[in-house]
Amino acid sequence: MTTVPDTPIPGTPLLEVEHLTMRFGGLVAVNDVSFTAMERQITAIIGPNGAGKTTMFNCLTGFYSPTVGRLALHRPDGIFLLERLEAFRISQQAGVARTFQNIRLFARMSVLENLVVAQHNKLMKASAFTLAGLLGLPSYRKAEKQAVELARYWLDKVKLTRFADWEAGNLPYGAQRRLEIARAMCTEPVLLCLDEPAAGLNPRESGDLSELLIHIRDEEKIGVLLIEHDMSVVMKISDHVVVLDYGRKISDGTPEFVKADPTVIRAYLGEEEDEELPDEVKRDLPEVAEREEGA
Ligand SMILES: Nc1ncnc2c1ncn2[C@@H]1O[C@H](COP(=O)(O)OP(=O)(O)OP(=O)(O)O)[C@@H](O)[C@H]1O
Repeated sequence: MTTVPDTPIPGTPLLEVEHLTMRFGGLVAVNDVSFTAMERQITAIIGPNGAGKTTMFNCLTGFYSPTVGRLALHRPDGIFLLERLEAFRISQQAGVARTFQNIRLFARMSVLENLVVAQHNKLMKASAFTLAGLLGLPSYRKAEKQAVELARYWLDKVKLTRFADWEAGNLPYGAQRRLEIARAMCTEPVLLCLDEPAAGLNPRESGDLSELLIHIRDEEKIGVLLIEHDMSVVMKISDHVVVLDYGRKISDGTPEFVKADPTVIRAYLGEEEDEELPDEVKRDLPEVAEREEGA
């Protein structure tokens, strides 16, 4: 099988994934995957079910310790090797925030409280681990005020200001998804990892989500790593797309490159569907090209 050439993605590296491999016993969920996500870009990780996308996120965010691989996060204050850090250090010190496939809000807390609690780490530091907080010292009061301001800023960005006092669990589904992203942004990350943020959204909500992610990239200047099955969202907003199949990277490039890559088309349609492919696509499939060369 021919290797798919990468299309060069210009930019400054934010996250370098090098030879990442994750095994579960005999199963290789992620197999020698390398790619670079750039600063201030949206990088989408796509692939059929079971391709290894979530496993890769779990390695990046410290939920799994990779079997092999180097995960280098470039920050202004130096390079953080994520594979060597525990999960809480990856979120609190390296500045990698994530959301999950299944919503994980504090359902009984208010919408605003969810965003303030996300800044717990900052507030704990300001409170000198409770003392200044208990005494109500000015340093703590100032930090608390700033935390509420940041929460309100993100409430506005995700269009939830009028729901600030609602219990988070009572929000409509699409709004809960946006709140999760706001909560991740309240931790002031350098890299935002989103696991299927468009899942279950209607077209209007998907449109709002796309707008929000473009804002995060262009105005907040934060790099986004996105796992997503909704190709209309991926192709519209991504700068760079990495395709996994059976744990391996099979394509890597601009959305236009990946969309036209026969190996990607094959991975999505499956072997048995080749007959259904248009002749011009079938001609480009590596096996067909090799057969024709040999004939
Ligand atoms: N903790 C685990 N133990 C054993 N196998 C696992 C574990 N987590 C994932 N896997 C396996 O690794 C493979 C990749 O799964 P993963 O969830 O990463 O795929 P995915 O691309 O995110 O799929 P989907 O799009 O369906 O969410 C699958 O075969 C899955 O069953």
